[in-house]
Amino acid sequence: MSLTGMVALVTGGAQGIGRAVVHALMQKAAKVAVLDLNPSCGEACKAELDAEFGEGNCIFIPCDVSNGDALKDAFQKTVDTFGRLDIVVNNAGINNEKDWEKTIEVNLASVIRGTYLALEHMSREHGKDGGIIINVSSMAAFFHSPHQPVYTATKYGVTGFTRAMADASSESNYGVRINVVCPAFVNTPLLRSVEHEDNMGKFVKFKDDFKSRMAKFGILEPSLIAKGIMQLITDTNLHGAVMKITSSKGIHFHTYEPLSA
Ligand SMILES: NC(=O)C1=CN([C@@H]2O[C@H](COP(=O)(O)OP(=O)(O)OC[C@H]3O[C@@H](n4cnc5c(N)ncnc54)[C@H](O)[C@@H]3O)[C@@H](O)[C@H]2O)C=CC1
Ligand SMILES: CCCCCC(=O)/C=C/[C@H]1[C@H](O)CC(=O)[C@@H]1CCCCCCC(=O)O
Repeated sequence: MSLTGMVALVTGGAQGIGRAVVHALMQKAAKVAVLDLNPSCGEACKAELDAEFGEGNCIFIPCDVSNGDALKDAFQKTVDTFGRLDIVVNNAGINNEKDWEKTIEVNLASVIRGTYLALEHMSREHGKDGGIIINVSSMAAFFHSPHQPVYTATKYGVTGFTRAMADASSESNYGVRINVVCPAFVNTPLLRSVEHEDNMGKFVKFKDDFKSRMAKFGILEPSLIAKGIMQLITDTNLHGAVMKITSSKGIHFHTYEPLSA
């Protein structure tokens, strides 16, 4: 499926999983706004994408997603630049148990803010044509560990919020499909943060347990997560889906017990 003429916005798109998603979107001919806190990574990312796909197909917007005004402005700049918005991937995330309030701000509050901003620019309730929102959670929303309690809480929150918003979209006829992806360990700089006391604080003492889980469960490549996210974007049957991506089962979906009568 081509995404020609469609416009995507990816938060945390300058490296890691977000960078892989941006590349996959542009391979399908979408135009992409890359939002990221890291200006050097963002500029380098844009230069590489311009070289591969030609200029005019992506923009880099320096943006701290935890700054509500900055995120709102970045969404507006995307629409002002490309004329529309069709796909939003709320991907930016951190792993900091010392500054746990910041972790909640980036991993959860900013995903909520990004979802609401996406609806302002895509939902039929705002006179728009519809679209797709993908929020990035984690397998930490299914398997907790003593190593990252607040990170775990944020990912449980992202999953629950996304499922609830998918129901709200269906019942309100927003015309927006909303899905969540839950990867296991992925080979990115974020994963390497688990070694550092600056990130983990007093929970760094559990790092050996965490590393044993990484050895046991395996480490995925960002390109596989991008493949899963592209499936959530292009398969119009997927709405309210909870996609899990693990070494043992690859790309698969979580099913929940229905509410008993
Ligand atoms: N790496 C892993 O093992 C897993 C990662 N995830 C999730 O995937 C998402 C992406 O993580 P990775 O690619 O691994 O991390 P990463 O650290 O490699 O990339 C994250 C990107 O987000 C940017 N970013 C961080 N804070 C930001 C902010 N406040 N505003 C704007 N941009 C910001 C960073 O500059 C970076 O470019 C996160 O939500 C993470 O929780 C989920 C499961 C596993
Ligand atoms: C801190 C950087 C990113 C953390 C990546 C992540 O999401 C970790 C999740 C682990 C959680 O903290 C405790 C776990 O055991 C989670 C990994 C679970 C993987 C299960 C795979 C099961 C299978 O392969 O069948």
